[in-house]
Amino acid sequence: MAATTTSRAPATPLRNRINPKPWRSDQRVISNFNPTIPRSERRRTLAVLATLRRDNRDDESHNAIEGKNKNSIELQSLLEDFPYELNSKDSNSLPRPLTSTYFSNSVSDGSRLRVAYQGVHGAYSETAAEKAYPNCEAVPCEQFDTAFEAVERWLVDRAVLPIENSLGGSIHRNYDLLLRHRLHIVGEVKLAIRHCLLANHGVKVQDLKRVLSHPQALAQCENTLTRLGMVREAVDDTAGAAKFVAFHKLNDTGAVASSTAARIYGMNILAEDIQDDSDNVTRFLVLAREPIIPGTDRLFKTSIVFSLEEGPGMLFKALARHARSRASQLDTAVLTAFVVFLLLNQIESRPLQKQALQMLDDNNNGFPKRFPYLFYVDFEASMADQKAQNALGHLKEIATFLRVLGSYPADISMS
Ligand SMILES: O=C(O)C(=O)Cc1ccccc1
Repeated sequence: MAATTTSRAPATPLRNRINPKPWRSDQRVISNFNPTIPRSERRRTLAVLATLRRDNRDDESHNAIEGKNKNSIELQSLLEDFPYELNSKDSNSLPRPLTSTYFSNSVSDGSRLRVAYQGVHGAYSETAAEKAYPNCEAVPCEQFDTAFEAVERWLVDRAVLPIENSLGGSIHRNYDLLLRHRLHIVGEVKLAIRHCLLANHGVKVQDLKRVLSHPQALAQCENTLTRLGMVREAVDDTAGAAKFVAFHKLNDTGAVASSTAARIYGMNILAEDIQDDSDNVTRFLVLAREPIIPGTDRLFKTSIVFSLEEGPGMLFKALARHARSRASQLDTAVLTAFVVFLLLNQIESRPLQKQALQMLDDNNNGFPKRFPYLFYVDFEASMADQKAQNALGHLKEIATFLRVLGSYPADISMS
């Protein structure tokens, strides 16, 4: 999170100070607090949810691999028929049908794909949603977890959420939500972020005492904002900041947001490209209810999360022990190390946080499980690749918990 200076800022979050009604006119925002889903749509959702619950009773949690210890039978059997296991002889062991409709703009009935994003019209996440699915219906959500829930409840078909930024680092909240929810990563989108300093017409830089924006945006513009001596106030999203300043006709407050947000809310651009580094790229994940069939026809990435009982050093020790004791399998042990340590694009370890590391067990029976150390790893390989499957098989032997979050085409547009 950005270090946010709040000396002049009121303690209440921006959200609470906005009268929500004026903003309602342009687009419906999915909110945790005030559901705006029409009754007919809610009825349809309830019907779908009822069917879903029925299906889920027959349907094993398909891409979770976990167990209390590495010898657990449950853990063993789950790995054997998880959705990326392509060698299964028994087609009945495969989970629900996988969809390959990623990056298709419509759903099966031909209607436009509905894609949830966090923020309001003009947020970078909306642009990312439109990059992933041109012509989609982008659906604004107040919070990240609202977007997750919107997909889970069939209100939308996908969610596009930021996960990391080349300057600001990881968006931890979304890592935690990935674990708590059961959505699958079906794609990634990289977006070049170019921040502008916005103000109402007639307002000069010297008039500005404070600036509002998303914490990541404030962090990415740290140098510029420090140089200008501005008090920073964190709000839910960049476009929401612009909207707030415009609606309240503030003359002493600016917003860090995109030029698109400036156009939408009729604001003046006082300065362009104010981020600390011109090479400012945010990576967004595309989430869906079902995984896609991983291919080998293009560059794929696989994202996993795993836990180790005894801490980070355990991974290295276990791999070394494994290589010594099973010389014939040295190649696969080395491969595991290779995949995990060398091919990985991103490793994220989450601190011990009771709340963050708790989630319901796979049967959703209400008992939270805790994991002492969690690692999120992305590596450039498809789960259709036998080597990746072998590597994860070995990782499973030393992990107390392992889940494949998704195997999906890499966005190579920014490489
Ligand atoms: O606030 C937004 O517009 C977002 O979509 C989140 C964000 C903030 C800063 C950089 C990239 C994404």
